Amino acid sequence: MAGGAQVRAAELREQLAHHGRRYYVEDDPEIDDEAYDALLDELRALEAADPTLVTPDSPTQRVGGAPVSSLVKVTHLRPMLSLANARSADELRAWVTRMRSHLAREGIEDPAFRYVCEPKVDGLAMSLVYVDGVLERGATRGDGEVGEDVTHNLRTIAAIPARLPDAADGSAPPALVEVRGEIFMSLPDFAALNERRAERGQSTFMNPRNSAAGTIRQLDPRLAAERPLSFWAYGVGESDGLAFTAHHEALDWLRAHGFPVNDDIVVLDDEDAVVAQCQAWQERRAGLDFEIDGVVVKVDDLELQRRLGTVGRDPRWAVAWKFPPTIKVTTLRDIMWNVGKFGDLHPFAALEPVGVGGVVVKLATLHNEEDLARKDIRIGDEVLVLRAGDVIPQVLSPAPHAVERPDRAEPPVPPSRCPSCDTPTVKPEGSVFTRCPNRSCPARQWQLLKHFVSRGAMDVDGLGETQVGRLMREGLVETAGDFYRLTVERLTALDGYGEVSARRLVEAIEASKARLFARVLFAIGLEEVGFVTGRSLATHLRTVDALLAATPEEIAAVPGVGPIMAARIHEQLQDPAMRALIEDLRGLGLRLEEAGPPPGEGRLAGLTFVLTGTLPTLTREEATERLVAAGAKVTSSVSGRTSYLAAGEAAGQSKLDKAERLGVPVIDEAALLRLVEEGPPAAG
Ligand SMILES: NC(=O)c1ccc[n+]([C@@H]2O[C@H](COP(=O)([O-])OP(=O)(O)OC[C@H]3O[C@@H](n4cnc5c(N)ncnc54)[C@H](O)[C@@H]3O)[C@@H](O)[C@H]2O)c1
Ligand SMILES: [Zn+2]
Repeated sequence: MAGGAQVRAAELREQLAHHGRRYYVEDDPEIDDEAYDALLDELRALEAADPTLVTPDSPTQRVGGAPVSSLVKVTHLRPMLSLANARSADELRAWVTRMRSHLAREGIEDPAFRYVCEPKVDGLAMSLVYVDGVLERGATRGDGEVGEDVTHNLRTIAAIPARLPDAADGSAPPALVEVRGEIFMSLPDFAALNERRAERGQSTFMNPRNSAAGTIRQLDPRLAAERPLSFWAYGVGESDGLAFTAHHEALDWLRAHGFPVNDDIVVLDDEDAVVAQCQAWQERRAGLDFEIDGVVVKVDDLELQRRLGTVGRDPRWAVAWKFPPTIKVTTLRDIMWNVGKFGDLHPFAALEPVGVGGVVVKLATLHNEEDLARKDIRIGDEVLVLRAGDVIPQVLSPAPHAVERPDRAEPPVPPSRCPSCDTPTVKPEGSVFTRCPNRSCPARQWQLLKHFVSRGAMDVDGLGETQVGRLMREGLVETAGDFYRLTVERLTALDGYGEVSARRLVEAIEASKARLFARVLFAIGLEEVGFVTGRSLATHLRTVDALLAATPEEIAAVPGVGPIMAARIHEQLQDPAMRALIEDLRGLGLRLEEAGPPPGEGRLAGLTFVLTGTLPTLTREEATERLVAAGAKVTSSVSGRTSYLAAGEAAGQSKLDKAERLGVPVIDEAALLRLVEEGPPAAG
């Protein structure tokens, strides 16, 4: 029996050594982290059951891998460790219990823990040694004892000070200080880098961590300089002349000396608050432009840290609360094509089902055919799938080894016939999309109609894509005007509509007649006319008749509309079907004239607003419409030109911070409505 465990343990050590080398040394893993962690957990369990199985070189006892590159090796001033994991509130509490019993054995009863919660940025750990305030050397973690000198590359990173400033009190920097933190690559930079690599036929990186690691360990600093890396500081290691009593003091010192320290790091008093904080970070994760794979929870008191010490490769005084991964590897089974509002064909991926970020993903977007070609994604490839928050899952790129496979399929080509109506497709010059040219293509019609009633457009409650499809199939709706000709009698003749639901729908459609002109312009489905352009056309041209009579030059004079856009808009407005649709909607009583004041007039003329969070009664579109109707401008980011930031529930912290810094007044919905009604308070 013990023999079996021994064989299995040896097997696991060998596999883990192989994958550890691919991950830590070659920056090119073959399996994802979950698979690796499963092997490691299995080995841990075997070793726990029979401690004689533990070998000194077991991956449960050591971090990373011994460096083998031609970079100069450096011995760390003190070891760089790993972190134990917690995957639930129970595991976090178990960690606290372990600390308490360890300290009890040391004679410390009932210690009062305070915890520092820090985002666990998914990059790689760095040790920066400053001598007399000058960056002398930066090194990777390596095997924890010996790392690699990457100073030449660190000098290309703007976030890392080359020289420490004197402190505010004028005192000189310490003779020696070792700063620890994480080098990382932002998600947009990671996606762009993988794209470029796939385009050149090079293997791609599995995740932002690997791409940061692969970049920082280059010999040639020009390569690192080309790939934007960033840095968060999260601790002070060895030092000569600094005496902190708590970890948060070290963070304050780092901030005061020009190091980027995450602003959302907090100190908390009890475990419940820590759990809540970890969950809050998990919610926030999708909105960040860098990848975090968890939250690091550290005991704040440095004396307690010292007493707690380390076990194996992990400090006892810290734990990593791990999130489910957002990037996974799976096989691309097939590429299929959707028809868009304008006949544009959009590729999407049929995947071998894979769990990503807590849900099973089978379909993912592939954006457009240029993207597909640039990333060189092919059917049968292993691909990286990203699912972050509520965003539609997307295929990022082929997995690291996919592009090297000799038996890869040919690059995919867009279909020669429309998948919906079988019309031969065309690829207009200069367009990224192959198109179905058939104007009455049912798929295209469906997209246009569901866009018409969608939230940002006419916003009809109770009309989703399924209902729109149904109404089309039943022959009740062919053009947008047909929605307004639906009656309770016609609807109740269909299965599934009772008297009440039919009446509610007819009323919701009727209510949409109140939407402003700008919305109608957006809803009718003109290429190049999004929500913002619709707004701009309405404000400046005022009526649909003026728009229909405008020359391309006149349209191009509208702010935000370029000459090429203007020509496209003009051309579509000459189309008899579009003219017929507009006349139909006019006859039905939709608003085709601007209600707000001309530009530069109105109570709030000259004022610029930014909205953030959820207001108690108004939707964002409604609030925008009220403001614009009073002559104000609404923009999306806070700047020196912002007059007011209107904030509701769950307002964006960075917007609030920026407003505070710039002295922009923050108002609530009531104050916003008062401004709309009464105008700004008289000056002086
Ligand atoms: N896919 C594979 O083949 C493979 C192979 C080996 C390891 N791995 C993965 O690597 C991970 C284990 O690696 P590890 O030993 O680096 O441990 P870890 O990533 O779980 O935790 C330690 C690291 O966290 C980082 N960190 C980020 N923010 C921090 C903060 N605020 N304070 C302190 N540290 C912070 C540091 O880089 C530190 O070295 C696991 O997720 C494992 O799945 C995967
Ligand atoms: Zn078609």
